[in-house]
Amino acid sequence: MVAEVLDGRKASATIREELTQRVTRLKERGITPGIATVLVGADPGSQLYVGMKHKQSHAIGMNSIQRELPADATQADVEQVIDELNADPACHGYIVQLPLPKHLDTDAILERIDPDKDADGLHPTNLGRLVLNVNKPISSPLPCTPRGVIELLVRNGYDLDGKHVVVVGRGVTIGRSIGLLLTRREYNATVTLTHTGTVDSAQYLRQADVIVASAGVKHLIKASDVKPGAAVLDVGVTRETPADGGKPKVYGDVDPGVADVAGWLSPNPGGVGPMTVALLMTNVVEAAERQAGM
Ligand SMILES: Nc1nc(=O)c2c([nH]1)NC[C@@H]1CN(c3ccc(C(=O)N[C@@H](CCC(=O)O)C(=O)O)cc3)C=[N+]21
Repeated sequence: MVAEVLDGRKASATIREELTQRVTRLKERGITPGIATVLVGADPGSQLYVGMKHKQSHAIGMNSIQRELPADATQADVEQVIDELNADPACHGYIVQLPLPKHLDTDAILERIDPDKDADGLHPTNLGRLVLNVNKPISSPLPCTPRGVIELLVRNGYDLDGKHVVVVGRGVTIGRSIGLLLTRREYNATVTLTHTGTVDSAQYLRQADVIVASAGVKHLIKASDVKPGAAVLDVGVTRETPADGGKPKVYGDVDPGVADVAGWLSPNPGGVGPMTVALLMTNVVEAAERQAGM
């Protein structure tokens, strides 16, 4: 079997077209949705990601605000920027690029974000709403990488109803939160979460209809772990600079051999990454729509 490609570049381009129309409707009401990013320090990977977010936001007609602080910024410096963005009517949603330098209290900074402007959907209030509201539609931001994974499947015609999804990794950005979305009635999947404490992970993986590989370990998932025909979403990113000092290369959590066994496979790069950026912009457009009473 050769897996069908879950093309995140293509699906995210469709989402951007849809967002462009929603931005146009907001502009007709005098509102230009604005996204902001807060970057502390000068990590090249983070700079690349933040740059993509601004470029794509401009391409769909949004405004963007770029706040940069030096690596030795204090807690008070960062909190002041948060307070400014919370008060700025031109900013409808924003993210603090993670990870932050170690001397900063990340949780305190993230909790200070106005939940209505939380473009990542990871504020404790928004995660709490996701936990509590199983049957009601949710009118607050949802976690963007989990949403990106689900949109990538759904937009390729994959029906999650009744499927067994095995999520690998308990990180906050995806592993811990994606099950909250997948087990809502609208998707109706059954979820197993495996992590570094799981005994014999392979026994769970081999039962999976869908594998969400979000451990951040290069080529962790092998062909022998995958049930023939399963859908495999490669979320983890490991960035390695070659020994000869060349351009850094990106590796996913999924071994290339999985393509011979899986029924669907998201490449990495070119899969979930572009979806994350598209859903981040979706969260900001939706925040602006809510503020406009739309
Ligand atoms: N508060 C916060 N929110 C985030 O959403 C967030 C973050 N912090 N910190 C870092 C991670 C990582 N992340 C990615 C976004 C896009 C791609 C992406 O589009 N990647 C391209 C390739 C780009 C490359 O060359 O690496 C692709 O997969 O095709 C990847 C990774 C968002 N993150």
